[in-house]
Amino acid sequence: MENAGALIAQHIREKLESGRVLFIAGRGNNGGDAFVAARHLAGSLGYIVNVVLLGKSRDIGTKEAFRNFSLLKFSRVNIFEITDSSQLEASASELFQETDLLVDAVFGTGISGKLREPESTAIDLINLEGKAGKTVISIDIPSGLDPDGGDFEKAVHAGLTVTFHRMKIGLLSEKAKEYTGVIKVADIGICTDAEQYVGPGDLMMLRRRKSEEHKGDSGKILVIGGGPYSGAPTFAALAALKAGADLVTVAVPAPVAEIVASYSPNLIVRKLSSNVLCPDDLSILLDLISSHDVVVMGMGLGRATETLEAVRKIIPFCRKAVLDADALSALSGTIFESIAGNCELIVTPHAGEFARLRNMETPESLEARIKAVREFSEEKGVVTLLKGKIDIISDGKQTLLNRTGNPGMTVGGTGDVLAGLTGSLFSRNPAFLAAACAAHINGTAGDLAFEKAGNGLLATDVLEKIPEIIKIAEIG
Ligand SMILES: NC(=O)C1=CN([C@@H]2O[C@H](COP(=O)(O)OP(=O)(O)OC[C@H]3O[C@@H](n4cnc5c(N)ncnc54)[C@H](O)[C@@H]3O)[C@@H](O)[C@H]2O)[C@@H](O)CC1
Ligand SMILES: [K+]
Repeated sequence: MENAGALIAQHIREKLESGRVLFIAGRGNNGGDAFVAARHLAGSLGYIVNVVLLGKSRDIGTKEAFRNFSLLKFSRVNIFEITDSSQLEASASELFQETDLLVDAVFGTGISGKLREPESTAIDLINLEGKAGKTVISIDIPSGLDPDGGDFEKAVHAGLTVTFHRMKIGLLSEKAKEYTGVIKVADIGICTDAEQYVGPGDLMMLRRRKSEEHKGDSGKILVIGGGPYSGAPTFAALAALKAGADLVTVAVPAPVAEIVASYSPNLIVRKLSSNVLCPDDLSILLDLISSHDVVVMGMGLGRATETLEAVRKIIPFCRKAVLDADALSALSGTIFESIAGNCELIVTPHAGEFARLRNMETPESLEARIKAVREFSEEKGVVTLLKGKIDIISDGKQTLLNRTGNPGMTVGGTGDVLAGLTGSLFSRNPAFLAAACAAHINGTAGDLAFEKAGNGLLATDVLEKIPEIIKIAEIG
């Protein structure tokens, strides 16, 4: 934002040697760019800088934009907080008419839905001045245009659009060109890694809790696992809780039910009928599946024939599911076809499981792996999180990489933790975002645990660190 704002100020100086500049800023980061530019410009001789904020400063939507707005109080900038269209027309029309140059920062890539007020009137007022011959500079995209190139109601007619990093699709169409004026692409120093890898910016997209929420609103997760093993489903269940789920039920075969319950009083444990998961369990499970948001299945189930058959029968009843470990062995082409459109699936294989899923060796090189994960996800209609030194997450259209984590995490149980974490985030977020952020959080928690335990770290150490990482992500 600092780089973006500084470059905008530079473009203003090139267009106007001195005079009155009016920034019309929304409450998002597009407005944030304007606050930075206004501060930079106010530091240059010869400019009278006015900023109209569309709304109240307390409603500025991001920390970064708010921080930059607050800095304006220490600059030679006049600020006007205007909350409705009549106020805008009455008190701001003078400001609009007297200015030499207008900067449109109403919104950029964050626009969504029908135009509201006072933003819609702000666009009209900017265009009136533009028609009268004044220079209008749009920040990133003329406000009103759809950055993805879709239909739009109306937009600012700019003389110059300074867009950041790379050309947005929405600036390219013939219709858009009637609004953009000259387009300059400004390099604001975003490295390619920041686009390719999951990072704090992605974590900030995760849904946050609201103060008025009730028990269950933050996710009800059903873990189906265990039989030959009791630790694996427990790791997944505890990770789901640590990542913020409200309720976690663990459905496990009879012999391990009491063991799992003895691990933690935080878990609700449901005992299944046999020694391993089998099709007879479907009657108990169907009720549980319908009363939970996400099913996380596979950890420690074993690969008995009846277990794999039960997994295949369960999947079509799930609205959302994370499939890990032994559940992946049950997947076949026909499963994907039968659930298409009814069930959202995230699969979390490691390289060996991915090879079995595709009936093909998992490539070694990162480029070839990315291609394989993207193609598999697109063809099967799932989100894939391929675990590895660098995790690859794709839904077939978008792909992200994750490089948090360390060699200490090859210890047993960390994959189960990741599956539970993914399920927890998936209950409240889109599948791709949930999987990408889960990979990042799991690896970061592992890195924190590594600082203390080194290669002796345990999956339980990773579990303990998850809340810290989630808390930092929520604070932003
Ligand atoms: N992503 C990045 O790396 C960078 C982003 N930057 C800026 O950030 C912008 C995106 O910021 P945001 O995502 O905060 O979004 P915007 O600032 O584009 O828009 C969000 C604001 O517009 C309001 N809004 C959305 N739709 C509306 C409608 N139909 N009617 C009325 N109000 C509406 C929202 O309530 C919110 O206040 C980019 O265009 C760019 O200018 C820059 O700071 C540079 C770095
Ligand atoms: K804009």
